[in-house]
Amino acid sequence: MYLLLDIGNSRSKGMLASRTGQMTPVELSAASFDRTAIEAVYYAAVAGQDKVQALKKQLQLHDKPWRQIESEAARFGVQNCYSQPHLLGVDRWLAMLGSHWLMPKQDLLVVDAGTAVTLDWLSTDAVHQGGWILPGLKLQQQSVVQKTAKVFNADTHQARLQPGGDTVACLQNGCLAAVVGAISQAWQLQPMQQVLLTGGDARLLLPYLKNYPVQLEPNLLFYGLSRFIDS
Ligand SMILES: Nc1ncnc2c1ncn2[C@@H]1O[C@H](COP(=O)(O)OP(=O)(O)O)[C@@H](O)[C@H]1O
Ligand SMILES: CC(C)(COP(=O)(O)O)[C@@H](O)C(=O)NCCC(=O)O
Ligand SMILES: [K+]
Repeated sequence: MYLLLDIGNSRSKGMLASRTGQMTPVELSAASFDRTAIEAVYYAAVAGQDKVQALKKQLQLHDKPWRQIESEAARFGVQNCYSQPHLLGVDRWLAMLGSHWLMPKQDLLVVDAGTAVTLDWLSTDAVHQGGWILPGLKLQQQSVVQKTAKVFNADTHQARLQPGGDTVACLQNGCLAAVVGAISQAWQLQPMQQVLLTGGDARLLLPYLKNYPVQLEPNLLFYGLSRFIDS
């Protein structure tokens, strides 16, 4: 059994993966799984090393091999278009490696709606065509609230793609429109056969993307990460 870790800017997620490729989500605490069954930990971190160290301590897996996955120029037939490949966020890289594993013969628009929203175009021959980074839904709302005197938000999310009638609705609807609008703009610029949607806000965005061939893939990053097991 292997432990896969996605250490993001908002939260860390864990998955247990068997040699046969079976995956089970796991809570990240030392008590939530059988530590003796873990052969190795494969992890990807866009967050700082402090978060990685804290997690290492928390999981009490010091005696196991920890393998950090980083962005590369090419891997498993997928090509990174950055001139400095290691600077591409490893979550974006893994989402592309996962997408390519899932749909190897299609061109894809990979959308990761996390703390930041990222969009990446991947051609049929698995060449990264570049992408976009924009603030995620929560981050957009927080930055408006923080940098203005009179805009406030509510704890509940009721965003809709329509004009708002009060401050909270204007803020939430506006930020939803910005993210949905970016995906729509990406599609207009370069349509692809499939849009693969992942990240913490993926489910929330899905109803607004009915005009596109969208597939929700919450585990895209883990599909990418699991390709490294024993490789
Ligand atoms: N339990 C949660 N904790 C934090 N963010 C959440 C949670 N559930 C949904 N979200 C949403 O998910 C987004 C973060 O997505 P996620 O993929 O977890 O980010 P990251 O990979 O950057 O850590 C936030 O914008 C937030 O709106
Ligand atoms: C853009 C990101 C912050 C997204 O991370 P996330 O919101 O999923 O935590 C991350 O992919 C990152 O730190 N990228 C490095 C810069 C780049 O991709 O060019
Ligand atoms: K993201």
